[in-house]
Amino acid sequence: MQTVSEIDDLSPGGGSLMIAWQLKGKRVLLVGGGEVGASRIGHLLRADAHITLLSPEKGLVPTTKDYIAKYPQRITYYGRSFTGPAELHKMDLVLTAIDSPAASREIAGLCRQAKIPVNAADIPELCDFYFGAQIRDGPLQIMISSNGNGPRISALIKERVQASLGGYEGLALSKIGMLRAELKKRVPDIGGAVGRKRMKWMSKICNDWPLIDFTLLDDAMIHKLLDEGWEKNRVPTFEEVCEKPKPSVVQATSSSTSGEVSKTSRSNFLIPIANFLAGAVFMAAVMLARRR
Ligand SMILES: C[C@@]1(CC(=O)O)C2=NC(=C\c3[nH]c(c(CCC(=O)O)c3CC(=O)O)Cc3[nH]c(c(CC(=O)O)c3CCC(=O)O)/C=C3\N/C(=C\2)[C@@H](CCC(=O)O)[C@]3(C)CC(=O)O)/[C@H]1CCC(=O)O
Ligand SMILES: NC(=O)c1ccc[n+]([C@@H]2O[C@H](COP(=O)([O-])OP(=O)(O)OC[C@H]3O[C@@H](n4cnc5c(N)ncnc54)[C@H](O)[C@@H]3O)[C@@H](O)[C@H]2O)c1
Repeated sequence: MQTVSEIDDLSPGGGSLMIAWQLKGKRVLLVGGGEVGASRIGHLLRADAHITLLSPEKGLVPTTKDYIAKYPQRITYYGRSFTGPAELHKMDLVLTAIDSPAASREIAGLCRQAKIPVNAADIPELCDFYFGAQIRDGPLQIMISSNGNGPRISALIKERVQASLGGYEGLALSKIGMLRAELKKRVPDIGGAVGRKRMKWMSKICNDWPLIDFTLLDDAMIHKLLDEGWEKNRVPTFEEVCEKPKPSVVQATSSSTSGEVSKTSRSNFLIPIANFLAGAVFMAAVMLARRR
């Protein structure tokens, strides 16, 4: 819960709203199939959107051509330039990725009139929202945004965050999703005392179990966890619900949360230290140079 003084501290604003926009089945108009357009298509396909792409054939990059060929049901392609307001009919979202600021301005202006959210890759002040550097691992989605200040830095910070991950988080999250879905099947109540109890139980198991242990959950273990845990108002240990012994990689990483560091997490752990040391050496060099 936020305190009133924390809320006051946030009042100057200057940020943007960070949300996970659900695009499944929605129609998105993408204008421009060059390098930036191709990257947008990848993002849109991952979000299950239906794409209409407008772009003269001669400017398409190979990745865009591959997407068009591979996903004919998901991408409706017209090999021509944007023609006017009729192109916006029934669109939920519009993205421009073109090398013509005048055309970007025209399209973004029409979108504003039609109240359709728009992103113009070349003109930040016309954007209703920005893209960010993205890490995806199954249901895990991490976005780094500099709010328009330095996109290259966002991409570099993404690499640091990537290096700090273990590679199992996405799988663990999808198993947690299965557990939550099964629990909601047993207790479908929304809100109220039961809803609060369900949230508390889910939070407790997420806090108590090392994240990597969730990767081993299967249907039988999920049912046992709910029978022995939820139904008895407690959180069983991993060993109580799993009859098979833990694979050694999971054992090593699980125990690292209580002090021991595994080989992979040790190398991940060294990256921020190396970055910090490089930063410290750099700052010292800059300060020495400034003194001269
Ligand atoms: C994160 C990423 C996501 C993506 O596009 O998917 C993304 N740009 C990426 C890379 C990148 N873009 C540019 C460079 C060259 C170096 C540099 O300028 O830094 C590099 C570096 C590279 O290619 O490595 C040039 C550039 N970018 C914008 C302009 C227009 C302008 O600023 O005027 C210009 C031309 C500027 C000029 O002409 O000088 C504008 C935007 N770019 C954004 C997102 C939004 C703000 C995000 C944020 O603040 O974090 C925003 C505002 C609008 C938007 O695109 O939604 C992706 C990294 C993906 C990854 O690798 O993970
Ligand atoms: N936001 C970002 O992350 C980012 C990064 C790099 C560059 N940019 C900027 O984004 C723009 C696009 O970059 P790019 O590398 O993809 O360019 P590009 O030249 O590779 O691609 C532009 C595409 O748009 C098409 N096009 C041009 N006018 C059109 C119109 N009126 N209707 C339909 N299609 C049209 C071209 O045929 C081409 O396929 C540039 O202005 C660039 O400076 C943005």
